[in-house]
Amino acid sequence: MASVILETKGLTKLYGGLAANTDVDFELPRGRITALIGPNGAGKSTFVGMVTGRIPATRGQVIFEGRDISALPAHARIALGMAYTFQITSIFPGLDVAENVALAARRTTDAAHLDAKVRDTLARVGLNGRGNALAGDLSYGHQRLLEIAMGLAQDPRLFILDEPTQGLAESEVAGFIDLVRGLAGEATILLIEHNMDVVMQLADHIVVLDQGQVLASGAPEAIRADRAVQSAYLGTADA
Ligand SMILES: Nc1ncnc2c1ncn2[C@@H]1O[C@H](COP(=O)(O)OP(=O)(O)OP(=O)(O)O)[C@@H](O)[C@H]1O
Repeated sequence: MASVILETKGLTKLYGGLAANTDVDFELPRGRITALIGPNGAGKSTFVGMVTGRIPATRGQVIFEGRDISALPAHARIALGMAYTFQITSIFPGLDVAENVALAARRTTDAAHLDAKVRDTLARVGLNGRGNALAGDLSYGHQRLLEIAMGLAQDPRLFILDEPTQGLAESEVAGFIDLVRGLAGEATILLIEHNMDVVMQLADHIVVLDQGQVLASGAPEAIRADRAVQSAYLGTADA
């Protein structure tokens, strides 16, 4: 199997005169945890939107598992094994927790195995026993875990987490770090994250975006030591 699961070539998004991403060449190593970092407005969400097919690229290519998927709509990319959670929770608040996971699991699991799949998935994220609760009644932190469960239920090969710790209490962040570590190896993870403690604890590889372009990429120690990264990002109050 190729060691790169996802690649972009010249990926560009122009909003009128504003370049949100310019010629982004990116490679995501398979089976690892890669963090995509950068200051506010650097273009991280736009990049992930183009990778997942939610935002049409102005130009450039997205290659997943060796296949050019640039022209595929978002649902077709999900069917190929991409799952993602957003900055804003996307659960169905009026359904119960188990129903939320079952909706996501239906893509990959037949009816006979659905209940077991839902139970297993909820247990993995620590929501066992909460299946009958209304999703909208869960605490914010638990809603984020439910979102992760919905992604996992799709058995993704690539799991993209956009700001997963935003709004979590510190104690919940520690649990999240354990959870993501447990997923590594099973799925390739692309983590968009502002919390540098989380990035440094989890990432095998870091890509830094700045003003819509790749500023640096490499191992966490190299990124931490990179002067351009320090001035663009790590030295700011954001980090
Ligand atoms: N729909 C849009 N229309 C116009 N400009 C946009 C749109 N979406 C994003 N932008 C602009 O593109 C640039 C990149 O935004 P993006 O949200 O991708 O950055 P980000 O790195 O994800 O930021 P943050 O860390 O704050 O989430 C910003 O200047 C933003 O204002």
